[in-house]
Amino acid sequence: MTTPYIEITDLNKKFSQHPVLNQLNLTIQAGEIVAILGENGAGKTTLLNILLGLLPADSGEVQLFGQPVSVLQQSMALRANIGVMLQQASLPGNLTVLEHLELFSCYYPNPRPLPELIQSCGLSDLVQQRFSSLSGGQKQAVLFALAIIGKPALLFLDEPTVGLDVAARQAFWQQIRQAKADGISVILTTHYLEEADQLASRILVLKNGRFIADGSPATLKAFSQTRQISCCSRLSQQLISSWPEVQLVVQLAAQLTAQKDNPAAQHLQIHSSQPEQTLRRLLALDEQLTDLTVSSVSLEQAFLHLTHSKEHSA
Ligand SMILES: Nc1ncnc2c1ncn2[C@@H]1O[C@H](COP(=O)(O)OP(=O)(O)OP(=O)(O)O)[C@@H](O)[C@H]1O
Repeated sequence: MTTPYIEITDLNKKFSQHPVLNQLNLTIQAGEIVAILGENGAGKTTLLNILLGLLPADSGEVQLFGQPVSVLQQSMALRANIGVMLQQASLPGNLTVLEHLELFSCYYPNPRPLPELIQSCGLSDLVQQRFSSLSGGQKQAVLFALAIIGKPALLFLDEPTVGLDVAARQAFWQQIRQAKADGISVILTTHYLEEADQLASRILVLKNGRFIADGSPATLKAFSQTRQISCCSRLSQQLISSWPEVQLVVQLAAQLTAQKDNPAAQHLQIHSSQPEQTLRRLLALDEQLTDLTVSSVSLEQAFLHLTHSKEHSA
């Protein structure tokens, strides 16, 4: 069996008696793209800092590439296997992008050739600019290039696209997809559920110091039993909302949904935890019901269900 890239056993971490990580266990294998989700303060950054040896655990074992983190700290060769992009990376603003790249490439035994890195990270027009003069998105692109300059096997990204606009975020996603295609394993924390959905092969949801969900984006969506039912119906929004299994009813704008042969009908989107029960009620009460579709919820809805369910909030 191959050695896991990351193996965490019974990890605990408290801050001032407040438990942040609680008997946490995790194994990550080569080739995985893992997104760690969790509400603000869930402990995502704390976990990354412990994995990188920047913060001591209170108890438990943390191994990277089969070695304790303490060994990793002392071994330049092992450290070269890891690329990191943290939330608060501060680089000297007076150096140019090229100077930063040249400096970082000296730290690694077998760095990426700079022309190729500059091209693939979209930095060609920026190399002579000082780091301080770059936009937020451009700075992130430079930080990403520095994180992969040493050809790491494992890349840690802590909320890498925070504050980026849609276009910059999508450009960044392309970089991560390329890293994946190059065989790099990636651990990223994010608040953007679409990001996790788009990039990750595996999603972990951290809450109360433990992982409350672990699976592919599709599994996570399915884990939340909720389904979205869309239909055109004469039944009132108020009536449907009163059914116990119904969590949400949204009425789409009337002008978009008006039907010639059924003018009293309105287009509804219903979230139900027991879709079969809701369908039975709808069909029994409205014989003229049309345009019926049932679909999975979005990852965002699944995440909200998980993090707000009573079962996990103890
Ligand atoms: N150095 C520290 N000293 C005291 N408490 C800390 C320290 N670092 C983190 N904490 C606390 O630990 C908890 C987890 O923080 P952490 O930054 O790991 O969460 P997070 O999931 O990364 O949050 P966010 O999504 O907001 O970045 C928070 O309650 C935070 O206040």
